[in-house]
Amino acid sequence: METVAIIPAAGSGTRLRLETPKAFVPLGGRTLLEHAVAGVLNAGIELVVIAVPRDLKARALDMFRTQPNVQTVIGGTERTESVRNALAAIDGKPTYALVHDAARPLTPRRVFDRVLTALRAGHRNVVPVLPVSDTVRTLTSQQPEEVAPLGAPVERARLRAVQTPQGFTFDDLVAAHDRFARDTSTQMTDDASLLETMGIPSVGVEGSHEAFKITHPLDLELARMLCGRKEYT
Ligand SMILES: Nc1ccn([C@@H]2O[C@H](COP(=O)(O)OP(=O)(O)OP(=O)(O)O)[C@@H](O)[C@H]2O)c(=O)n1
Ligand SMILES: C[C@](O)(CO)[C@H](O)COP(=O)(O)O
Repeated sequence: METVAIIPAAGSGTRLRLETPKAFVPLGGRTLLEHAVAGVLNAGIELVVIAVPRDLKARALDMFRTQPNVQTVIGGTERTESVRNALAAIDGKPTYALVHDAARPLTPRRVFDRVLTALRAGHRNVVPVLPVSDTVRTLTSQQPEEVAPLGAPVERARLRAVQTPQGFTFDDLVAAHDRFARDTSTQMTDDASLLETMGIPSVGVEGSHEAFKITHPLDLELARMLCGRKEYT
């Protein structure tokens, strides 16, 4: 097998403020998770391992019962733990591994293709990125305040927002998660950052605005509007 994809889908979606865990929220007649799985399979990936909340495992198994190339595991309390649980369930040794958020259900195929092309060209830590369109500043205080003092603007031209799918060699991803499991003092919000702690620098390929992460209620509204357009159905 050349490539396995892991879809962490065990988050609760606190910021979305719905009762249903985010990956199981409907979008155009199917769940975010089903969209994400379809996107991965459409990109030609042979095996997908999804990590879901414990109490939704039976639902996920039923959802993908006719698709033997979709495996289900129980996720963890953090995204990194969900990815680690998925990695532990993989038999054999694929060459590459992609990690893709269930929360990015409308990611177009061309983003998967760019990541896979960079991996096949020998890059070991590949990340889809987009330029940032707002001016960006840091807070000078650690405390969230109603009126918050700000530092100088950060040089925007070189900033990039990071998306998924992120691509790695399978062995590097396993090693990075093994290492992280032994040192939980650091907090990492994505897998590319974990590989960097092992001295494997990331490279960026072009992401897509359509690969936006459904995080807040307005993101879901936007996704539902886009889903009604022909190319998303
Ligand atoms: N313990 C966790 C936390 C997150 N995720 C997954 O990681 C992806 C990105 O996380 P995010 O968008 O932050 O989702 P939530 O953690 O569910 O959102 P929130 O932070 O608002 O609760 C999502 O597909 C989410 O399901 C996961 O598998 N396991
Ligand atoms: C992996 C990610 O989507 C890259 O932007 C992001 O870091 C996930 O962060 P979240 O806080 O778990 O949504």
